[in-house]
Amino acid sequence: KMFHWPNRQMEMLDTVFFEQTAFQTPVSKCVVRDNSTVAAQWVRMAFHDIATHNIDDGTGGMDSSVFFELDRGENAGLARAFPDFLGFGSRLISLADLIAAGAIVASLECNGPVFPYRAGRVDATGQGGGGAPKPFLNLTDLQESFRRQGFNNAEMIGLTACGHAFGGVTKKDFPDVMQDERQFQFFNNRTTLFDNGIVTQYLEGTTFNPLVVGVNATTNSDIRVFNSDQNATVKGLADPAAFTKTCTDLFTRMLNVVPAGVTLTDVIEPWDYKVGEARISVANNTDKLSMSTTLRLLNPKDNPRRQVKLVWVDTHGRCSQWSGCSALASGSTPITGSTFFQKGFGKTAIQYNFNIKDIDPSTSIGKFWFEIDERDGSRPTEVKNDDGKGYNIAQDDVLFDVTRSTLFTNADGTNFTSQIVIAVKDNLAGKAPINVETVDAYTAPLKYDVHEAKLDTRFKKTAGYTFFSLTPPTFRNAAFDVYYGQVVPQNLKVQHGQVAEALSKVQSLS
Ligand code: HEM
Repeated sequence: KMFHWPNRQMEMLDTVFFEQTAFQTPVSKCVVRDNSTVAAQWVRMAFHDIATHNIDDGTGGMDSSVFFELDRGENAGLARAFPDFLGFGSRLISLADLIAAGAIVASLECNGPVFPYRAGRVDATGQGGGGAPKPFLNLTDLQESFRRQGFNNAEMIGLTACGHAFGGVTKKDFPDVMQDERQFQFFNNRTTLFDNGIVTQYLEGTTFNPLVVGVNATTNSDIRVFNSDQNATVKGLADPAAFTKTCTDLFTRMLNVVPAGVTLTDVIEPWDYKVGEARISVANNTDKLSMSTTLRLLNPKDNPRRQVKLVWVDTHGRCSQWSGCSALASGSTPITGSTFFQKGFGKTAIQYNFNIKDIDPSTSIGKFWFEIDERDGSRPTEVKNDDGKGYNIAQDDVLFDVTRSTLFTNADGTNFTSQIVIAVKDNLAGKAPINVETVDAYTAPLKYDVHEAKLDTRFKKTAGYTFFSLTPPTFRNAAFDVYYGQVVPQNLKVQHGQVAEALSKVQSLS
């Protein structure tokens, strides 16, 4: 599987999903929280977000509007999981994409199936209509609620059984449902891990599900749902394989219910070769450029003899460097971050790091590719873009200067302030403003701000570049976009940056 490089969105989604652990940590190992599991809270969050969908007019769906609807009765308790989704969003990954990703990792961490993941959901800026069904609804109203969301009667049964494979009922949230001493009751009384106990215990008559055997029959919605076709559908789900398949199909559909007009990306799966951002920087003391990038190999054989080489040519398609135009990887790191590689896909990965130095700025770098030599007698493999050509450097006019940028951690060690430095070719410097769009990802909707980077003469002109810098005032997140001139989101941006890239130079603000 290849992708067309560069594609910052796909690259970022892959990173969050497969390489990082930060977003996935709270749900790890199906951990218990607030009596229930984090996984259950995340799965319910996803359902309650899509439940605003109206198939008749195409409005609502997975759009993170649930974050504006936390005060609604049917959403009681969901506020506890809201903070889990803060701090990760950007132009590349919406809050709604995170809610969908959350449901998938939740299932995986509870030993459930992996649902295919597409991204591209667009965040709402306010409440949606409709909403998740309430437990006191009669059967006709429950059916109408699911019809409006795009699901027929059998799908209503399947989706409810699959959803209620996770978690349970909290008295504090639904006192009408829990009219006894218990503060909390799991739907499945044998395991918090994913299985079809919700169905088999119901059929055997051993269930404690408060929506089946609650003393208040009015709120026993699960029994109304399960019994709506005389248990025909749930009997089919008593077979574990059928249950898993139904849950996979219905959750996949559910997560992809989006408002009309929203287009989702391809399914995100680990790429055979993942090429990172090619970061060109201006050297500190010489009139030269350097370039760093990475190559990730999927399922590599364990071979300590393997050599991975980056080969490049200048903007004229030649090698004018006396020392040659190739370099071996400066090091490699196994990717062990998320459970997706190993548990979800049964794969492993290694990332090779490259750092090319002493590039002449007048001819710069035009494109590059890789050669993998296992040194076992087989021919080296050439890794090029999906079109069989090299990886083209789009521009070197405006660069996020990783070398000169700095991240300062505050004395308490929590917040940070960053100084973002932008290198601009001398002939372009001062002709148009250098604008940097930052995101505050700790709020819904995500809040974007534009700041102009100002000429910074503390950095002396080098290699034909002039330096601009800014320290965003309320900058709590890691992602930003650099524009030469006017800011047109998703459009004319020149560079996408991550403050984390400057992390190696953390300094303390005492
Ligand atoms: C017939 C429609 C449904 C009704 C009336 C209903 C109602 C409820 C109620 C009252 C709770 C207890 C929440 C709390 O105490 O905080 C609950 C929990 C839950 N529901 Fe549903 N639900 C329905 C369908 C679904 C569906 C389709 C899904 C997902 C696909 C789902 C996922 C969940 C999950 C995961 C929990 C556990 C939350 C936790 O433990 O924190 N529900 N549901």
